[in-house]
Amino acid sequence: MQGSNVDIGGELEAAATRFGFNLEAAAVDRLRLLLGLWQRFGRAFNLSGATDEAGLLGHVLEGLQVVGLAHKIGTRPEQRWLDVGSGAGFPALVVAACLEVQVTLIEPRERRASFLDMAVHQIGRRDCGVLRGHVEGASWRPVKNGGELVTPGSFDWASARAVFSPEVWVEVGRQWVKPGGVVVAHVRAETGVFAGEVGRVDDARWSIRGVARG
Ligand SMILES: C[S@@+](CC[C@H](N)C(=O)[O-])C[C@H]1O[C@@H](n2cnc3c(N)ncnc32)[C@H](O)[C@@H]1O
Repeated sequence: MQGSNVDIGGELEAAATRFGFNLEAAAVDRLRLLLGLWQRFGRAFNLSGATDEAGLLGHVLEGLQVVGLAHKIGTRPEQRWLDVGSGAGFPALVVAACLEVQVTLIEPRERRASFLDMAVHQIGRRDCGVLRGHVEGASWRPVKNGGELVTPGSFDWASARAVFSPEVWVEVGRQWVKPGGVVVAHVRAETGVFAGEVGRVDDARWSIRGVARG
């Protein structure tokens, strides 16, 4: 980040190690690029409350916790990852920066969706896509009639941070992944185990859970 005294690369690598994986140099470069974009465009695109370095880094570190869970459970490059209500891109852009899975980012708000589209291109992930619309249960409602179709039951992974309550999201997300697919839930560290939980990565405040569709 411009004018930063913080060792961003060191912070990112230390967090990845804490969450059980090694962050590749290319991923560090992409995350640095994204941090610059969030700082530069945060206000103009009405992205999120955090526009300062510490706040943005906190969101990125929570995204790395999600990546840690994906490493723990295991991903393959051809897998498809759905992120609902991506907002500024948490955790979707962090996932796209670190993993080869194909990410579909869903965001109804026009300026946020435009930002996500630009950011996906800037980090060189043209195989990832941004769609404008709402997910309601197992239904997809594009913002404009005739918008692209997204099919329930077709993803390997599904995440949604700060969009639904964790309990609602686990039920909704299960309908969007294939049998054996994983729903990613962000919960407080003290939250009990979900039925079907297949992995977790804990930090002091947040716990990231993977819940499989049976
Ligand atoms: C509180 S923000 C969280 C954004 C991001 N996931 C994060 O953690 O920073 C919620 C976002 O979800 C979007 N959203 C709300 N309801 C939605 C729905 N039913 N389907 C898709 N997106 C939705 C909103 O437009 C908003 O950008």
